[in-house]
Amino acid sequence: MAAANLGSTGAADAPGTAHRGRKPAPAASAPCAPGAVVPGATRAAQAGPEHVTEPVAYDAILLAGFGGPEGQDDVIPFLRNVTSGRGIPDERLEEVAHHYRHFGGISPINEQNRQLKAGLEAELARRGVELPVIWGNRNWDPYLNDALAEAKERGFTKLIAIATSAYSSYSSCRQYREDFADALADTGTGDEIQIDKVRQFFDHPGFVQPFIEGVRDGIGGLVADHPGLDRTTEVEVLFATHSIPSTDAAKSGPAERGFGEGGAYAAQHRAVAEVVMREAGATDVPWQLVYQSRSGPPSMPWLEPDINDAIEQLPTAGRKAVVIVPLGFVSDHMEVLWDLDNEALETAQEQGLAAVRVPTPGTHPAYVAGLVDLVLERVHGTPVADRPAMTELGPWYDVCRPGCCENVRLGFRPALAGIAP
Ligand SMILES: CC1=C(CCC(=O)O)c2cc3nc(cc4[nH]c(cc5[nH]c(cc1n2)c(C)c5CCC(=O)O)c(CCC(=O)O)c4C)C(CCC(=O)O)=C3C
Ligand SMILES: [Fe+2]
Repeated sequence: MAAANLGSTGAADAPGTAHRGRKPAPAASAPCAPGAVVPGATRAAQAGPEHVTEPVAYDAILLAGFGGPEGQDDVIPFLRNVTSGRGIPDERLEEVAHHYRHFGGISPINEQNRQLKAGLEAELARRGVELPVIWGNRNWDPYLNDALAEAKERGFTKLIAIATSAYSSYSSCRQYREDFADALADTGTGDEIQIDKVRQFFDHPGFVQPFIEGVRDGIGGLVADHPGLDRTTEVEVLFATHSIPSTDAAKSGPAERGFGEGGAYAAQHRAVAEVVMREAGATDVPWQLVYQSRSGPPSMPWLEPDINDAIEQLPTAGRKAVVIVPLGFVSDHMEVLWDLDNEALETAQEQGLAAVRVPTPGTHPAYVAGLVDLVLERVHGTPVADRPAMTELGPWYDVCRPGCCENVRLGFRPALAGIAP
């Protein structure tokens, strides 16, 4: 039995069951984040028992990706999958298709996830954890339905999902949870298979560490290459994330926690950016949070400023160099290759700015180890006080709170791993 060596005793929970107010994990379940709390880590003031679930003897990890096309013929069917019922204008779809076509119709995302899967398997083996990894995507082959068919065939009934998305919002959290519910229904496995999901990991040290290194190296490299460049007045760090509709942003966190403008989504990014600047030893360097890859009709408000507009303002502020940090992305997606490496770097060049784009976590050892830690904290039912979190906002919830990550545009669809509103 796969997880027998993990010493878990927790009873299975029915999918969608609320885990509210459970007693803390038994003392036998050792904290499982060896050295994971890096200097500067903070403990959430608000974290309480509702954040954590009881231990569960999972028998496999479900790596849940976005999915992407892997050839020219895949591009349009993929875009139809992504946008069904979304009201994305045709011109926008053609524009996005062109980004994929430019790269032979191939998104880097599936290869990234194959490598992440291999990295997870190696890290699990290294730690002696016998948990197989199955992989399924929301929007392309292999689909979540395929992964569940595989789970059924291999006799797995308790899955812990890792969605390749770090922050809270409809697109980055609830949409995965809805698609899990759909996939269980589609494959008729809802009665036998339970899917839980690891917490949003925006402030987990494994996710943050690669950005800390990237910002330190990015600023250091620019200063080394441009003698006389004043890092406190002439360099600016732009933390870039996916724009989302303002209505989604407002609903991105639990209803009972007020997060102000941009909701939990923007607050999480701002908090992580602050930690990255501090840990990179760069509190003297100016920075701001910017957005990219907007879609939807122009009449609909999305989070701003757009990264290109922000870059155009930099020379007026006396900047000569820019460090672009893809803070919202776990790996080199098309948004990174096109919207940052192509468009944003070109905008910087037009403005006469020196520019670097720092790496995404990808398969950075700290990130891979961090994802394994996130799984093991669920296997062990690690108490909230022992869960690493680098901002005051986390550690985030094992089970999404009522009203979290709603989508007011698309209406209600059932979702797993959350407490129904
Ligand atoms: C927050 C967020 C993430 C980060 C969380 C995460 O990583 O999951 C993300 C990831 C991704 N988004 C991706 C691709 C697309 N997203 C689209 C559309 C949209 N994304 C949105 C938000 C997000 N998206 C939103 C609010 C829309 C409008 C539709 C709606 O209202 O819900 C469209 C349609 C065309 C367009 O509108 O651009 C495409 C093709 C890919 C694959 C890239 C590759 O192939 O490498 C990835 C990883
Ligand atoms: Fe997207």
